[in-house]
Amino acid sequence: MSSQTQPIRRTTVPQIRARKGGDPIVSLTSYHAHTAAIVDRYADFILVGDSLGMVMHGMDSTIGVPLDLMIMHGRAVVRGTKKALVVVDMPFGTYEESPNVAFRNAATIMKETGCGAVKLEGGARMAETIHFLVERGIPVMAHTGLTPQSSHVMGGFKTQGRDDSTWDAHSADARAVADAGAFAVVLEGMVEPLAARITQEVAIPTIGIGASVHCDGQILVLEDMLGLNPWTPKFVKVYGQLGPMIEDAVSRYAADVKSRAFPTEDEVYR
Ligand SMILES: Nc1nc(=O)c2c([nH]1)NC[C@@H]1CN(c3ccc(C(=O)N[C@@H](CCC(=O)O)C(=O)O)cc3)CN21
Ligand SMILES: CC(C)C(=O)C(=O)O
Ligand SMILES: [Mg+2]
Repeated sequence: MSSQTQPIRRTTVPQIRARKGGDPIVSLTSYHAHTAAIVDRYADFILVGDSLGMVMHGMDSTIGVPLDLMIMHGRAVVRGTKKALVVVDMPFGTYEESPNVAFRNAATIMKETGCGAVKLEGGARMAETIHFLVERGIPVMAHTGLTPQSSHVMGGFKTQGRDDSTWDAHSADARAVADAGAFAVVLEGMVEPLAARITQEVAIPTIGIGASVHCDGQILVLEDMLGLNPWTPKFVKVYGQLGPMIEDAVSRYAADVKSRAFPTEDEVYR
């Protein structure tokens, strides 16, 4: 036996699935190697979300995010991490058309990033595709409730289930993706009793974002909880104030450059 430390194996898809009803699953998004390395020490899985279009690239929705951008950021996060399962969002337009198209694009994401699973939005309408992918070796995390890629149909980023006549349809969507073989389902932006009902009804872990404490796990967009997003929705708890910290550092640097207080003896080559 070598005395070298064995490489730490990443959290697996079956391990996440087995957490149903157990210890809450911890997750955050990450799009960037250095922040992902920090998140990796605490998260069970890391999502390279298509929210990166809005957070990293200033888009006003996720609809314009191209596949190659997901692949670039997916690679960065896989390189920066060793422990967490890395899940990459399939962007709008790369999976809805048919199971074949979805398989081709999901396989490209997995081959080019080294991620362990993909995530796609939609309930019952995506069940056939989820089954097709899982049978062919691609683990799928589903995403129902507020599905941002459908925001033009929904009329914006609207909290779902305020009208309880919609609950049966939302519940049927979550059950359909679970039955199709998804290993977990993100429940986004829905009223608490609906998230609680779905979590009770489905056999796979529910991962909440704006979906109450009753889910089997939670996810937030990293930059939101770090205080880097000026417009955080109600469901975000801000755990750090990186915006003001960055502003302070940048303003002191600018003042030092102007006053020639930087660089000093310490930063110069002789
Ligand atoms: N930075 C970031 N964080 C996210 O959580 C996130 C993204 N980007 N991009 C993709 C989607 C969009 N998301 C959003 C965006 C806005 C609201 C929002 O403004 N919600 C209203 C509630 C409106 C209602 O109740 O109908 C709020 O006041 O919180 C919610 C989810 C969640 N996702
Ligand atoms: C908000 C999470 C669930 C997501 O899909 C994203 O970050 O794109
Ligand atoms: Mg997303």
